[in-house]
Amino acid sequence: MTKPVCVLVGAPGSGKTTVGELLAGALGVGFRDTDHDIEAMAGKPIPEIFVDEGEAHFRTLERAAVAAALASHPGVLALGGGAVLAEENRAALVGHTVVYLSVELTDAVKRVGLGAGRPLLAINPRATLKYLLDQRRPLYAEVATATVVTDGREPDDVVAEIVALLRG
Ligand SMILES: Nc1ncnc2c1ncn2[C@@H]1O[C@H](COP(=O)(O)OP(=O)(O)OP(=O)(O)O)[C@@H](O)[C@H]1O
Ligand SMILES: O=C(O)C1=C[C@@H](O)[C@@H](O)[C@H](O)C1
Ligand SMILES: [Mg+2]
Repeated sequence: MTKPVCVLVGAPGSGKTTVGELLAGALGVGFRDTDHDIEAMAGKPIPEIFVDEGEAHFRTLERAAVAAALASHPGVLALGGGAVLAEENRAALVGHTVVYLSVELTDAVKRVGLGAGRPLLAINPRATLKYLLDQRRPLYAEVATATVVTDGREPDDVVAEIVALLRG
């Protein structure tokens, strides 16, 4: 089985996509993001999946995308912010190198703004992010083999810490 060199988890705005692309470049490996895989599978953007079929259907596609990517992607893999909600996904992460990009409310709100492209944050992003962070912190921590704090830091600085972590 081919394992990702690093799986990134964290809340919306933690930088999984931004840091993941830079990290893959620094390591000279490919980058994959389950949010993009789901959009390719569904043939439409995530907000449209939420509108047309609902969140439960999105989560079903997400479980399939996570399982497929963990089994086949050798590079850097970013998971969607809510992937850790499913017990099946948390179990699938056991044995992988999983970096939790942590972010607290102030920076998360600044980064996601009015939540464009993020259907769960379409209404009242600050209150919703607070709820999501409180609900998910323990789940991100449960699956993580390392935690990297991103608050007040530039993506390049976060990437450098992860590269050092991976090189042991
Ligand atoms: N460490 C950082 N410092 C400042 N801005 C950042 C940092 N990381 C990401 N950003 C910015 O925050 C925004 C959100 O980042 P990004 O899309 O990478 O988050 P994400 O974790 O992939 O979110 P989602 O779960 O919604 O996919 C982007 O505009 C990005 O440029
Ligand atoms: O936090 C979440 O539940 C989500 C985060 C995004 O990455 C997408 O997976 C989707 O918008 C749901
Ligand atoms: Mg992303």
